[in-house]
Amino acid sequence: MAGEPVTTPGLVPSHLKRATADANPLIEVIQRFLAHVQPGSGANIERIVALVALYKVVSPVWRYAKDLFLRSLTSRISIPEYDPVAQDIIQWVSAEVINKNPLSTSATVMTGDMGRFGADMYGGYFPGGRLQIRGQPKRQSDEVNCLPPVGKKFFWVGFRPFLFARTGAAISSKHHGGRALIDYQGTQQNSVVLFTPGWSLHPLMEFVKHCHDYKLVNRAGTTNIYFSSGKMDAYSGHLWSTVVKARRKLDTIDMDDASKAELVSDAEYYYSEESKKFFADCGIPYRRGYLFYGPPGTGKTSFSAALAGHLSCDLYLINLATGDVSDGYLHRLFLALPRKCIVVIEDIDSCGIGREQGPASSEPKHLRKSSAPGAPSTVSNGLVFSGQTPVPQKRNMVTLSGLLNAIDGNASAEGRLLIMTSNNPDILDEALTRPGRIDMKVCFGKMMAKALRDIFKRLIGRAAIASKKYTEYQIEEYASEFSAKVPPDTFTPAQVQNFLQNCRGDPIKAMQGVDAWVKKTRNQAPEEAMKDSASLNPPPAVAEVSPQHTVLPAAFESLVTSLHAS
Ligand SMILES: Nc1ncnc2c1ncn2[C@@H]1O[C@H](COP(=O)(O)OP(=O)(O)OP(=O)(O)O)[C@@H](O)[C@H]1O
Repeated sequence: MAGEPVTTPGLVPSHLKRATADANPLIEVIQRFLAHVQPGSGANIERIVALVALYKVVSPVWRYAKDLFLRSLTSRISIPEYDPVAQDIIQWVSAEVINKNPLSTSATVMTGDMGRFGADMYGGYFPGGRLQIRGQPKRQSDEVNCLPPVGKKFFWVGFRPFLFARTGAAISSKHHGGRALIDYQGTQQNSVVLFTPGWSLHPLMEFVKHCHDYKLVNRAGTTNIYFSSGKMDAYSGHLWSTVVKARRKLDTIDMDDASKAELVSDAEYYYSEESKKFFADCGIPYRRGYLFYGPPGTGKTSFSAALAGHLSCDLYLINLATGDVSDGYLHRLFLALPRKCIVVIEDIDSCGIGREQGPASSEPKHLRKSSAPGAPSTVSNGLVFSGQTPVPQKRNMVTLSGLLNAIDGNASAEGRLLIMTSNNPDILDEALTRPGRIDMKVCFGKMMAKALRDIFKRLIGRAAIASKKYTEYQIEEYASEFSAKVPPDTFTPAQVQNFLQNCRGDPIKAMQGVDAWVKKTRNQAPEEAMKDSASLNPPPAVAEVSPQHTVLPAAFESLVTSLHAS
């Protein structure tokens, strides 16, 4: 037909060649290719290019219009991600929106502890996303956790639509759903943003409360344990990392009954409405502090965890002896605490703070343990030489004034219950333990006769009775016999627990081995005795890494063990 361009298979029409020569050589290549595979498709490419150009022009306008719409017709709240409330919302969205959506097509899969840790980071429990390997007994280490990717999500609660988004420095730009929060140092923070149509904040607040209640119902029987490694988590931007553990019951802690009852009732009263009113009426800062002191392995950390479980609040652990926490970082950790929680600063004496000279270089506990007992230590070039082994020494970065400022400075959060633990309370600075900072001092001592009977009944008796081989009466008899054989006020609960655990619920084995164990263990320091029993059940090998990296698991190992011991 006249005027129609002539197309020869394999060749580009001449008018297209001119157009593309002026535009982009890449387009010409594409045109040539299209003309080759499908003669006559040359005209389509111009349409595609036009559409792409139109998209480039329209998309910023669309984004602006969408932002304008969201800002003017919706209400919005932003919550920093380190705040536990933000975690409650992420958990709800993960469990109720992402996991229940049959169209979800992607997930992050992790197994074992990493999976559980990841699950906690991403939002904890995933009723629909937790798989069990077929044919295996129900053990946590066999679990495969399917973690949903968390980004922008639209969902309905009843008849109301909500938009959930995460913003911030550590979240990829495609997940941005609003402006990021800036903290007091000007750093961009990860945050959770919620939108809903309308001008009232009420539906959003109701929704947040709903997420919090949901967590309380789903997490019954567990305790959230937060710990700080001294570094902000690179992915989440959190100051605190978290794990969820089975709640340890108070009756699994063997200690003086009167001290236990007094502590529990004091903590219960502290969180009662009556006490909150009292603090407010008297103008006293709403804070409470305990000092737990005693030899290692007497239950200071375990009791703190059990108390957190009893009060249904989260436990926050700080280990200053790692040498990774500075004054400023400690202050930020305290600022990031929720209103109701228990904070434990472990082994406060072992980081040199008690001696008033500021950033001290006393040897942290975890490094002390690696020295041979009695071997003279010399310090040279930041290395402690103990016998033949040079051990890198970490410099303590928290000063006494920095610690005091964090725990009860003007900007410090109220509502927390602070527990400091110490093996050597006599060296602590008086400023740290004065009334108002420390309201109760409780000694955790070695085992007396009643505690010995109780621990025997718990660790041997329960399993023996359950096996139906022994009666309750027989176990009572064995327990009395056991406590008569073990000298009182000589062994720590951790030492006795270690011995009884190895008897695997067999009272006869326990009675046969107890005399030899007493003889062997009574002159050993608690830490040495623990080392001995550990050699019977060596822990899994840990790769040799720098002290910063080994400290985290070691520092929280006792807590994990103590929670499992229930
Ligand atoms: N009073 C106790 N009752 C029951 N178990 C205990 C008690 N004390 C210690 N244990 C057991 O000993 C182990 C170590 O306990 P825990 O870490 O609480 O001691 P600690 O006093 O905090 O020690 P450290 O001073 O070294 O931090 C845990 O497994 C725990 O179950």
